[in-house]
Amino acid sequence: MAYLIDKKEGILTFTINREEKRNAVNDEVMDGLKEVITYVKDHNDVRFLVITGAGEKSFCSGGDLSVFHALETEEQAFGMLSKMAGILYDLATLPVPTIALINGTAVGGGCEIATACDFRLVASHAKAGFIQGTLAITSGWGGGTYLFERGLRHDRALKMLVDAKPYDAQTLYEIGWAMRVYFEGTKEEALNDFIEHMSKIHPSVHQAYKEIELRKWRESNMYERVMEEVRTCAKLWESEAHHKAVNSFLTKAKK
Ligand SMILES: CC[C@H](C(=O)O)C(=O)SCCNC(=O)CCNC(=O)[C@H](O)C(C)(C)COP(=O)(O)OP(=O)(O)OC[C@H]1O[C@@H](n2cnc3c(N)ncnc32)[C@H](O)[C@@H]1OP(=O)(O)O
Repeated sequence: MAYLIDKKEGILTFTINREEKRNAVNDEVMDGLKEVITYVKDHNDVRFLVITGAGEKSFCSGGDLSVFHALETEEQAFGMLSKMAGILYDLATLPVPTIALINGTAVGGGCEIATACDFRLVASHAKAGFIQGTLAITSGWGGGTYLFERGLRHDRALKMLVDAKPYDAQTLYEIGWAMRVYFEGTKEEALNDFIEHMSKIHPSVHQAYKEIELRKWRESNMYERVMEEVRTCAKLWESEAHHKAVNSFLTKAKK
């Protein structure tokens, strides 16, 4: 299975389970995210939704280039990008706290998934970065829009996007992208420590506080802004520079 779903004591955990591809996102992973988001919407006993990656090396390496490199045109790219952007918008607007438990490298779309979550807990060895720029495209699943929205200082958000390189855990914490860096113990221990106090608060309080932000998003056409980001990425996707960069990665991988 390309993903695992586990539920324990009100904590629903979605694990991207494709270590051989550094937990890259393919259609099966997208469908799994839709499934877990629907479960949260249909059940009122979920306190937290956690997104993480299998293994210790990678949280998520973004879209599966070996699959999505076949998308040639703007229209073909828009189809995939808008599907995942819609899923991440549903994730970002869930009424329960969402936690990206970053067990390893989070790059490209993996960084976008993490940014769409309310909280980011980062392992001290992990790195994260919007590396889409190295492929001559922008973020295309809404991650750039969420980054500017999530309260990072503008200069830090813009530099993280335009640097298009992985930042180490300490830097991620200093710029305000990582809520917490964990050094010892397991990621599960880090998670339990992080949610210990929040777990004692009635879920209706969490929902009410999240609604304050979601109300602002609805009033400021957040979804439309996300889709503008998708359209921009789809346009750049068609460029020769993008296809050349992807082929270069895939050729290197085959050596
Ligand atoms: C809008 C989002 C956008 C989109 O796709 O739509 C994106 O996400 S664009 C960004 C896409 N992602 C990348 O460009 C990241 C590519 N991967 C890497 O840079 C590295 O793999 C890294 C840093 C994640 C991990 O490096 P490490 O040295 O630990 O591993 P390898 O590079 O040797 O990779 C191991 C194995 O996994 C395959 N792999 C890794 N990432 C991907 C990926 N995104 N898609 C497909 N396959 C991936 C890699 O090819 C190796 O396979 P192997 O068969 O063992 O050679």
